[in-house]
Parts: sequence; structure tokens; C-alpha cells
Amino acid sequence: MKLKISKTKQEVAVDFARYLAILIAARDKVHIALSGGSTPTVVFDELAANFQPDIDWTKVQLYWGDERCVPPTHEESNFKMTVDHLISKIDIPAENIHPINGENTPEHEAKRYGQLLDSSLPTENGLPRFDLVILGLGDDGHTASIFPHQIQLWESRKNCEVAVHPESGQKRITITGRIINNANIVTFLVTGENKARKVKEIINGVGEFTNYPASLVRPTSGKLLWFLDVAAAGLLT
Ligand SMILES: O=C1O[C@H](COP(=O)(O)O)[C@@H](O)[C@H](O)[C@H]1O
Repeated sequence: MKLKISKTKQEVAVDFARYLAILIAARDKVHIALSGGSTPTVVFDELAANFQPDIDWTKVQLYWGDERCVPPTHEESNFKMTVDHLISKIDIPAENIHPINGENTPEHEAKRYGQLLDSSLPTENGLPRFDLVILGLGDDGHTASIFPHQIQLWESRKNCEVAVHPESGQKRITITGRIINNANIVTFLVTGENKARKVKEIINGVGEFTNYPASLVRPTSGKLLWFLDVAAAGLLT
């Protein structure tokens, strides 16, 4: 595991955008699973504003690690967030974009997306392999859409599962642990003081860390990198 700690969330965005640009430049085709929520918006803005000439988006295949079960125009849609902050501003062919359709029947969509991963990603260890999985960390220790109260979904034998948000009851579709840990590179993008306690518990292996799905991120043969700002890293020992 490696940590990259930057001063501000804006600096995290620049560091991560640079990392991504180098990764894409080094490969002919790059399969990426994106995270949702609010943290990636600053990274996507940075990529769109300052890395356009450096990135050949035709080489990039975009997938999502999780989606809320809402239509693609809904304010809570991870797809909409990505369109608003990145996709609408870059030259990426439409056929390179592979959303989870949050408006579909969740169980059918989880199955469809799992089959899509099987048919379109390269295989390693008998499972689909992303070149890069980008993850966020929820205040409660969730990652993708695997929450502490459903931590057993991590060990699912399926590529994707239907999850439920613990407070709102909103259904989610999420990739599972076997897909995340089979990736070539997994990165956490975490900023803000409100994440510091969980970051410490997970990285230092203390407190309640075994209850958090994010603690189960351990790539089998790939790399794990944490991109943090000093606020999120502030309690690390
Ligand atoms: O619900 C979600 O939460 C996590 C963390 O989101 P953030 O707003 O705290 O950045 C995110 O990684 C996940 O993709 C999303 O659907």
C-alpha cells in the first residue's frame, strides 16, 4: 500500500489527474471503474480543465463501481455527476462509456452489468480485471456501495450486487469485492477532516476497522494507492 498525501483537496485533484494521465499514456487501452459521490468532482473538473491535451480519451473505457437506483438525470445519479463534471467536457467516444442504468430494475441491472464486465474486460484469475478501480470512502466506512450493515456483499460470488443505503433505503448497484480486489490498480480518493477517523482506523488497522467494507480492499496481485489531503490523513500514526 502507498499513500500520497497532498496539502489540499485541489492538490489531490492535480496529483491524481497527473497520475491518471501518465497511466493512460502508457497503455493502448485502459478500463477504469469510477467512483461516485462528491469527492471525485474536483478531480473530474481538474481533468477536464487542465489535462485535455495530455489525455487520449479514445483509449479509455469508462465504467462505474457503483450507482444509485435513480434515472440518469437525477441529482443523486453518479452517472449524471460524471457527465456534468467530466464527460460533457472531454472528447470521449460514446461507445467507450458504460453506465450502470440506475433506472432499470435493480436485480436485472446488476446481472446485466456483471455480464457486461465478463464480456468486455480482460480476464485475470478467471475474473474480469479493471486496469484501475477508483474508490471513495464514506463517512461510515463504506466503499463503492457496500455498506457496513451489508459487509457480506463484499464476498459475493457475483460481479455485481444490489445494495441498500442504511438510512435512506435507496437501492444501489455495486461491484463486489472480487472485482475490486482483482484490479491491476485500486486507488482511494479521500479528502476532508470528516473522513480522518475512518482513514486512521482502516490504514492503521485499529478501532472498528473490521466492520468497514473499505478495510477489505486488498488487491490480490495489484497495487493499492491512497490519495489523501492532510485533513483526511491528519490522524494517521
Ligand atoms: O455513496 C457513495 O459514497 C461514496 C463516498 O462518497 P463521498 O460523497 O463521501 O465522496 C462514493 O465513493 C460512492 O461511489 C458513492 O456512491
